[in-house]
Amino acid sequence: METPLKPTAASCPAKVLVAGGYLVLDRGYNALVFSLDARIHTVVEPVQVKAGVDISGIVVRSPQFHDAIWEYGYRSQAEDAGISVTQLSVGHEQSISASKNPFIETALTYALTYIWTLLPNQRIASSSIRILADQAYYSNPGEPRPLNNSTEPSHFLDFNVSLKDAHKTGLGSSAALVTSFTAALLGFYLPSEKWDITTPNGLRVLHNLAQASHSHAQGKVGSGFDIASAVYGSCLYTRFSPSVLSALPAPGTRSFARALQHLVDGDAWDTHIQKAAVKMPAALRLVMCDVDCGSQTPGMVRKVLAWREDNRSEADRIWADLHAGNQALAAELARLAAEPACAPAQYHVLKTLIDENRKLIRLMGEASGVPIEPPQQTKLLDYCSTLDGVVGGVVPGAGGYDAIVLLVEDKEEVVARIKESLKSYKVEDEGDGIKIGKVGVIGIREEMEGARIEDLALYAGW
Ligand SMILES: Nc1ncnc2c1ncn2[C@@H]1O[C@H](COP(=O)(O)OP(=O)(O)O)[C@@H](O)[C@H]1O
Ligand SMILES: C[C@@](O)(CCOP(=O)(O)OP(=O)(O)O)CC(=O)O
Repeated sequence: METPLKPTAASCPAKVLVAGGYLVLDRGYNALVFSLDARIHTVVEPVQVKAGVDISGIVVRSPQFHDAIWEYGYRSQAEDAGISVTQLSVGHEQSISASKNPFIETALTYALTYIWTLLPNQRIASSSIRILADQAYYSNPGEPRPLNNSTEPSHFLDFNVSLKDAHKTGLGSSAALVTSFTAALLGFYLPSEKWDITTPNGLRVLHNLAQASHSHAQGKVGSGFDIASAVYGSCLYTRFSPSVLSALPAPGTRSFARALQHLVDGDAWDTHIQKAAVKMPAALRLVMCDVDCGSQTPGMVRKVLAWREDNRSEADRIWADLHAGNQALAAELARLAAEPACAPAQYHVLKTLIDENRKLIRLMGEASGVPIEPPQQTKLLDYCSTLDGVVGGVVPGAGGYDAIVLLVEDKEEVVARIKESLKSYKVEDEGDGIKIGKVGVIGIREEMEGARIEDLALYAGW
């Protein structure tokens, strides 16, 4: 007799790309990525079925948001095409098309197909799935939900809006979602001899499967640094060759299942994760500031890559200098982390490296016509860098108008000073028609750990 499936939960961290934006899209370069201590959790549980009733479906809920419920039917397809997943009507007002969640649907299709290839003669049991996210991913203020029979409110908050009305802070919600969702499904359906998150091979399988499904749902843009940090935590990340994924047949087409299993278990991946190369000195921390004004990463990426294509020698020169600066920054952080104690006088190398890198980023922005560190952000970063306890800061990831990340002394009074100073920070119009809005500090800091299994008690009340 099959052993009953046990409820399983997994979580993955948010990300910030501190150095190596754009360069990391090319395997010749890498990125310094820090994970952040805000997580997205997924809980998978068996469905209680009454004797004699045989339903087969998976219900996914994101209970912190209004109407965030997706119900799926699934079946195996002929010609080794894998498990196909169909969204069912959930019997309430919203239409299916309005409620589609491509990240969930794709992660489910890929994970169930992979699981089915490892357990070919077993029926995939119905399950019920909950997704819970930490506050920092959204700027909508969440409200505590009191626990039944207890005075302790849950750690997770009620956002009181629909997902489409939620304001993302840009911390990589879809990557943390897809990775924790995939990890929880693998942990729920597979016995530990087939998949174990605590082993290097378990992490490798999770990484490969989550990269494949996230890339498919996202339309194959992006270097995959966000999935790598969701799995491995803070690291120096070198991407996989795009050709690794391009040979995979589409889900539901002939041989998708075998091709996916070979891809996930095989050694085609040339991703390079260096965890030991990334450290945060004990006396320092990251602070993320949300700028109330958005930027569109895909458009910026297209323009920078087109500039590089058309101006190869200029671009190669800037990228070589920036790459050297990025490696030096990671090395200096690691060097300081190994010192028994650090004093502010020791941060002058870090300050210089940050300043030099910012100059090169502005040069790349001017040459490509992309506002990577636009004047509004230059002023904001320069202002923050004058505050006591701030070593320096950069525009993370693709840059633009939506966030900055600061490297600061890890003292409460330093963070309090940044918050206070930013309250009265005056934003001037730079004449480009874009005025950045309020700048707020996000309650978040770096963390080293990636995906992990969680205790179910965390989700009481949800
Ligand atoms: N808590 C959640 N529950 C379900 N889906 C979510 C949740 N948070 C994010 N998502 C999914 O991820 C998408 C946002 O992904 P993306 O645009 O990549 O944002 P980010 O910049 O945070 O990664 C949403 O449209 C939704 O499909
Ligand atoms: C340009 C990039 O190298 C970095 C983008 O980093 P962001 O953190 O800005 O990304 P999004 O969360 O997708 O908006 C593109 C990439 O590597 O995927």
